[in-house]
Amino acid sequence: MSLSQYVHEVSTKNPGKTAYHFMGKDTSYAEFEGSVAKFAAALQSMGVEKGDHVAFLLGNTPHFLISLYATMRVGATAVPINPIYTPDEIAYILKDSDAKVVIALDALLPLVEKAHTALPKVAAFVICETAPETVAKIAELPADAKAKVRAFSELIRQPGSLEHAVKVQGDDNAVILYTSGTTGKPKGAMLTHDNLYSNARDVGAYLGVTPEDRVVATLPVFHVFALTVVVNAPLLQGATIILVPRFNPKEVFEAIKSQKATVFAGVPTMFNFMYQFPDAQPADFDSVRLAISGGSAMPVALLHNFEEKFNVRISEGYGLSEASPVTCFNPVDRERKAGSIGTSIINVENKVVDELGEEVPVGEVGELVVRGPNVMKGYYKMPEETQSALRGGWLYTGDLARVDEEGYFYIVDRKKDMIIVGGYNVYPREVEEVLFAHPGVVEAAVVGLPDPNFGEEVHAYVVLKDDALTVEDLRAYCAEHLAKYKVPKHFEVLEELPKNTTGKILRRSLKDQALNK
Ligand SMILES: Nc1ncnc2c1ncn2[C@@H]1O[C@H](COP(=O)(O)OP(=O)(O)OP(=O)(O)O)[C@@H](O)[C@H]1O
Repeated sequence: MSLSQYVHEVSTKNPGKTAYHFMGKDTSYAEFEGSVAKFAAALQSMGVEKGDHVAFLLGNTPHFLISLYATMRVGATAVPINPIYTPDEIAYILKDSDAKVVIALDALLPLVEKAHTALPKVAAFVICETAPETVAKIAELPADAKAKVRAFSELIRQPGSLEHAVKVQGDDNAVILYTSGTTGKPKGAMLTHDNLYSNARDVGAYLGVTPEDRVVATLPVFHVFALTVVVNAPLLQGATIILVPRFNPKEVFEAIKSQKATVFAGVPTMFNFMYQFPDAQPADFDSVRLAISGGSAMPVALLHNFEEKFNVRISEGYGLSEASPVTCFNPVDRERKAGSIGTSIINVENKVVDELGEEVPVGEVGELVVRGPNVMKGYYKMPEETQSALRGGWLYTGDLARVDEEGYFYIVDRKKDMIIVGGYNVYPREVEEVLFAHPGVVEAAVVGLPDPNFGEEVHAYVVLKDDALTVEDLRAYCAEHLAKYKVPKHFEVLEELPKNTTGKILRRSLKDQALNK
């Protein structure tokens, strides 16, 4: 059954309940369902059939929710793309994914104008109007481009019955998610309806999401973390999504307060910005019963500081696009362990293995592998990469981890980011944790750079609170807390660290910049 069908059933039971709140307006499940039905019919009228690919260049607006559920309803596969990728990155994914229809924010109209000739396979571009002048701009397009462009608002006004019914199976593809490429060329993970449904259901149950919950969606919805945790899981439970188009601490605090949000999910960088925000008050999180961190490692010092300041409990989880994404979470009804990603969620198995795929003893470091109904079918058009990621029924995550006696997992670091200094392994995360614990450090990232004597050396990039702290102080502080070979040889003070749109710190671009200097 399609994920869209499950949400249709939720809507039938709770038609008057608010599905989402956006820019001061509540939309009920019945209204949402009506828009989905109309847009599904519009997709069919544009020739979208079962198995076709529909690409989205959308942010956190209702257009995304309606487009996603309508695409799934007609048995097509959604390809959400980060709308602020460069034109080249967008063109790569549109081409690679064989998109038949592209749904884009009006800000991307100039790109669409260029793309319509470069992408002959795309039959139609749907433009979502967020600015009043968009309709006029569409009217001014050259005739050949205009012929392919449709306005979202017009399509949604048309009658909402499908031209023909579509039978969607659980193992049909629901989405293709391109990984952000922080570790290489983007790969399109194919996730089925069963993959997405099982993960949204199991995460919702594990975190105890109820229809009473009001979940802040400020994580970008085109990313898998948001897709499952702040979109699909709340909708499956009949909860309310509070759409916050762009992350900004002030707007998020306001949304939490005015909308009485009960669940907040973010990447560690967001928690850090909120913690550092000068006007933040302890009462700002009063309505929140659960704060969720994921996407990258939550520094333990930040976790404690944030919890203390806002009197809220943070539950850290872990996942990756290839697993829909969640595999582990800190439980909400049992002990939460700082620095850990928690235990395996319902129906998902995690284990730590050695190079030969054999499980390692408790406490030993190895690669984290995952098995469960959430694990992808494979990468789109990449059989070799699929074979190397999916081996013997397990998904190899590329992350190094260890597990304790109570089944709590700890991410040590990404396998590819490990630094080898004169034969000794240094995990950047360990050094970053130490830097983060210094009250004068706002952000930190650590990478390995080539060194003629030791093979590699540890380099640290830091953002400091003020000039009171010097690099010499930091070096001395690190020497107190780390073995000599782990102490960064070089420190560089930056205004800010490079991040992707999700907020993950991009160690690779720091490394590339240093290597190209
Ligand atoms: N709680 C966590 N602690 C540490 N790392 C985490 C955590 N949650 C997620 N990650 C990291 O994020 C990765 C998954 O992220 P995602 O699927 O978004 O890929 P990406 O970072 O966007 O792209 P790419 O795989 O190309 O780098 C995990 O493999 C892991 O390295």
